[in-house]
Amino acid sequence: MNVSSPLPGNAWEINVPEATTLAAADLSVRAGTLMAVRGVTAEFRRSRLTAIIGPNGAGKSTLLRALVGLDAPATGAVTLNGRPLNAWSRRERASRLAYLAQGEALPLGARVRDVVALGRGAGQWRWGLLPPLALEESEMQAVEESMRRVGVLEFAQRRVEDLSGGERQRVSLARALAADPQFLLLDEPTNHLDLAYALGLMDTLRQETRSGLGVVAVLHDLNLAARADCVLLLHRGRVVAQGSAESVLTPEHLQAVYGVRVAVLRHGAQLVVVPEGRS
Ligand SMILES: Nc1ncnc2c1ncn2[C@@H]1O[C@H](COP(=O)(O)OP(=O)(O)OP(=O)(O)O)[C@@H](O)[C@H]1O
Repeated sequence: MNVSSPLPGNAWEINVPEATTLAAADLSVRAGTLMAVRGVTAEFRRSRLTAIIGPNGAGKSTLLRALVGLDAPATGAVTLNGRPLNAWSRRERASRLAYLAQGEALPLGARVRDVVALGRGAGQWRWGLLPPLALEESEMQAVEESMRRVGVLEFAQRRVEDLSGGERQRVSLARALAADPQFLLLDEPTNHLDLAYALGLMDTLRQETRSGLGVVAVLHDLNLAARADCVLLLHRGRVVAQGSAESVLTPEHLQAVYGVRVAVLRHGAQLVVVPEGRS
């Protein structure tokens, strides 16, 4: 197994300015009494879609939360553009890093447009209620643009509880993008999405990377992870492999980590992971 800390291959050799990275350096993070993330060194670049994969309990969510500053490092550091996260003010961080938690709730009774406007800092969502919002024209344009990019403009006046799970997921995404962050971190964004929504979401994320967004997504579906530019495989809190999908999604890595025999095939330009049985 390729236990890597130096970054292998060319997958991380990306043509973006040095100063636009989110990085973990020998990062360990506690979850309760457990050290859920152990000595992780990884770099996430803008204009890239990185998938974090690994079995249940591998530490993926804990790593993601540490990358946005919600969980503090026990040792090591997270840096944004070369500065430790805790050297940025909360406001500075929030304008650069957007985070979509697993199964994020939306304020009931609110209309889609108002929820997305939260991403522009319009008003506060407290105790499940969203007070009326007032945004300047230019801000409203940014909100509309964000809704258009993820395909929720047509729902703008609907109430969030009247939307399907997949539609709500896109509203959350529009809200995160409305903040115009440098990095967007998503925890299992394709959970509960049907095939079309899941692929649509991946396409939207990829599209956003083309305008410079760095996307880091925790994914369970290895065939969706295979569409990422870079993949980071975690097991028991440690990085087992990181690099291009092709270098990480190998039968050896996957069997060692998931305890499942898999075949990795190529279908056109796409890698396909086929489980064969438990080993
Ligand atoms: N508050 C907590 N107290 C104690 N242990 C915790 C706490 N939160 C997480 N853990 C443990 O830390 C480990 C990593 O959890 P984490 O949620 O980061 O894993 P994950 O890879 O995201 O898992 P999953 O794929 O199941 O969502 C797990 O063993 C989990 O039980």
